Amino acid sequence: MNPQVEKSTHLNQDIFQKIAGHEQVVFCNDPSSGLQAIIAIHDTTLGPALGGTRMYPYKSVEEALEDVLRLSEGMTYKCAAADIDFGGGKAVIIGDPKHDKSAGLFRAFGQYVDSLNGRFYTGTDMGTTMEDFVHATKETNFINGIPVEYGGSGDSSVPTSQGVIYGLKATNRFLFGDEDLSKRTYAIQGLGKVGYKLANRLLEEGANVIVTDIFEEAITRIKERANELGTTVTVVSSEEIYRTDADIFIPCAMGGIINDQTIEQLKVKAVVGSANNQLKSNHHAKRLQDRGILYAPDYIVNAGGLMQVADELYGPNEDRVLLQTKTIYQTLLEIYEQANLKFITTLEAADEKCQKRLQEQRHRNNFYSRSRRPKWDIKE
Ligand SMILES: NC(=O)C1=CN([C@@H]2O[C@H](COP(=O)(O)OP(=O)(O)OC[C@H]3O[C@@H](n4cnc5c(N)ncnc54)[C@H](O)[C@@H]3O)[C@@H](O)[C@H]2O)C=CC1
Ligand SMILES: O=C(O)CCC(=O)C(=O)O
Repeated sequence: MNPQVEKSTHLNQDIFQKIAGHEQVVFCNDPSSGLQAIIAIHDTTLGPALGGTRMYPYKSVEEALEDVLRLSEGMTYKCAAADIDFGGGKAVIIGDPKHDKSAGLFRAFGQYVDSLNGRFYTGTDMGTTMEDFVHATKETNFINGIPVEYGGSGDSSVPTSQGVIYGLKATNRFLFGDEDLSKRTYAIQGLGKVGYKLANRLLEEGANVIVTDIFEEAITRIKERANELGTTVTVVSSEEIYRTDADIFIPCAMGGIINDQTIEQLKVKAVVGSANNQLKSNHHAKRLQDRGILYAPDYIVNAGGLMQVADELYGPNEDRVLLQTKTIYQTLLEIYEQANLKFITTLEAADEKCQKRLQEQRHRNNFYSRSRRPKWDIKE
């Protein structure tokens, strides 16, 4: 028997089963900077992959792989729903963002991104900042969401939080008949780049705001802001946030927080937040619906950052991005209405919209693609 064939039949296929559905997964290992990262490219039907890079102290490589696979798949849907010509990708760096960052680590990461030659564009996500990516831009052009003074469009959490505000207004209209932000109580999990901006805006509007964060500095910052505004903010523990008497729960930290345990505790009427992959599993959308809790699909509501970083490649333009983030209001209302009409979950309604766009584009790619011109078209 051909030794090569024999070897392949004994190969452990688990990893390929795990990444089935993904086009490419790249493991990046640079001992000199300590970089250990995974880049996942899910689907490039709509264009090159695009998605932020998360830095998190994952307990295992399996956990990091799991996260990046789900996150990159989510980006395919996010691009499709927002009518953006990019595909789904994402990266994770294994490490503690408070202690393990260095210029060298982000430069090494930039080199890996560059090696993909435009198949993957990236920028910030949870645990990373625009400043981190300034280092990466010294090694590659495929970075977006960089500071304005470096020619970028700036902090993408600004349009992300703006998009969530449109999502909250649409949800208020659907549930309560008016979009007024000030009349309700909101429970925010995570006061980082997006969560802080939301808490600040809701406090400015005069709403009741309940918050939690695992970092004391984040709590101190929002308390000080509430003081400045002459109002108060209620602080609860990480566990209590699920049990508050709020109208809307706003997850702005890790994914998987809507699960068997937390759904039973929720007293809110809706879940509308920025966190990626809020549902532990897709069936939790049905569980929320059964409990009478309206779920705003995360990849619809949190697309503001994507809209900005995708737009940045045409030259930064704040007004254009703002116009795009406004579409989140209408898109979300349509999804709520479709779900009601068809007796399906809001997640199913959102997924249907994405599948339709992906199908159309797949057909267009087969029907006409410049990259598939016949060879005899080339002049010698
Ligand atoms: N930054 C952006 O523009 C976008 C962010 N997202 C998603 O939104 C979420 C938040 O992103 P960022 O604000 O950029 O991240 P960030 O890293 O700036 O903030 C996350 C905050 O959550 C806190 N946190 C972590 N675990 C927690 C827990 N168990 N309970 C309470 N707080 C906890 C952290 O201490 C931190 O303050 C992430 O899921 C991210 O993927 C999605 C789209 C765009
Ligand atoms: O928000 C960004 O900076 C890029 C898009 C992204 O990674 C996301 O929407 O999760």
